[in-house]
Amino acid sequence: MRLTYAAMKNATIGFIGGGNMARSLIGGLCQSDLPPASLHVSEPDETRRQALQDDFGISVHADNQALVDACEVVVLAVKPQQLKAVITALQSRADDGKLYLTIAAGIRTDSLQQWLGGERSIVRAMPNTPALVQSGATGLYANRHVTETQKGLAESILRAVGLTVWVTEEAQMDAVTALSGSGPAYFFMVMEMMEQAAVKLGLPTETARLLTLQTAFGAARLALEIEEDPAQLRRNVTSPGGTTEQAIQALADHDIQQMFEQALQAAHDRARELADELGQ
Ligand SMILES: NC(=O)C1=CN([C@@H]2O[C@H](COP(=O)(O)OP(=O)(O)OC[C@H]3O[C@@H](n4cnc5c(N)ncnc54)[C@H](O)[C@@H]3O)[C@@H](O)[C@H]2O)C=CC1
Ligand SMILES: O=C(O)[C@@H]1CCC=N1
Repeated sequence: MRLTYAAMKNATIGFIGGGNMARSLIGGLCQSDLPPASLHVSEPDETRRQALQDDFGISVHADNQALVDACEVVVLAVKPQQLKAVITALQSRADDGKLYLTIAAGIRTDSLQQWLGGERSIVRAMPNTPALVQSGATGLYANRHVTETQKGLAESILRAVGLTVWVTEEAQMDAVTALSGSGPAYFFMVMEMMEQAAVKLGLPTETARLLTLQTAFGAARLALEIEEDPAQLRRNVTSPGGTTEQAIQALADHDIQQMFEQALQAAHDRARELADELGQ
């Protein structure tokens, strides 16, 4: 299914919306050697538009239609609340062969198809912000009009900024959103809390931050590279009668498992709500 890198290099890829997520993806694509000339962005905020041009040397547009006319792949990177107005203002023929790649949380492919009019090739992607450092994790879903070649192209774009995983049912994208789309925020929050707790224990802030970040990085790398699962890796740290055991017990006393279940459920439900509210 995967296209060669050369095929991606030949495609013109345009982002509608040049905010945080688009910047992450554009940054990753530029680092992966994609020629800046093949990348476009349309962004109404002049300062942001200029910064994208200065930082990456890509083509910038104030007008979404100019971008759509210029690109084979149109990445929809505006807020979910803005998507309907943006799409319904576009003029594009149903047989133009373009691939629409949406990263908007919660908006379903059938809503997009209705707004675009006619049968369209739509891939729904849920990336995350570590894409900026090419360590993203993206869930992908393709509607039935997407060809194998287009699937390969969408996957190649997102793979330039990290790992990609396809799901076969669109409903699973809400779980992907709750897990890896929003997930970096959960880990950052844990980092903030660990740093603050260590400062209370007497460490200088800089020392606490450095040790926190390297510990998070090391734990993730160990879990990715070693065959043992995270539960076993946790047990490996936890000496009987030692320090970790006390910390783990304190977390369990506050039912941290249930807290995470509730957190992911809330994010999942919000993705569904967004689809119902905004998909009309
Ligand atoms: N931030 C995140 O971690 C993730 C965000 N997403 C999705 O990515 C999308 C973008 O999110 P962010 O980058 O965080 O938002 P953002 O607010 O940083 O970026 C949105 C950009 O769209 C621009 N914009 C507004 N109206 C426009 C229009 N009519 N035409 C063209 N551009 C317009 C805004 O000026 C802004 O620069 C959202 O749909 C969100 O659900 C997906 C995965 C992760
Ligand atoms: O919070 C949000 O709605 C977006 C989607 C996943 C991450 N950020």
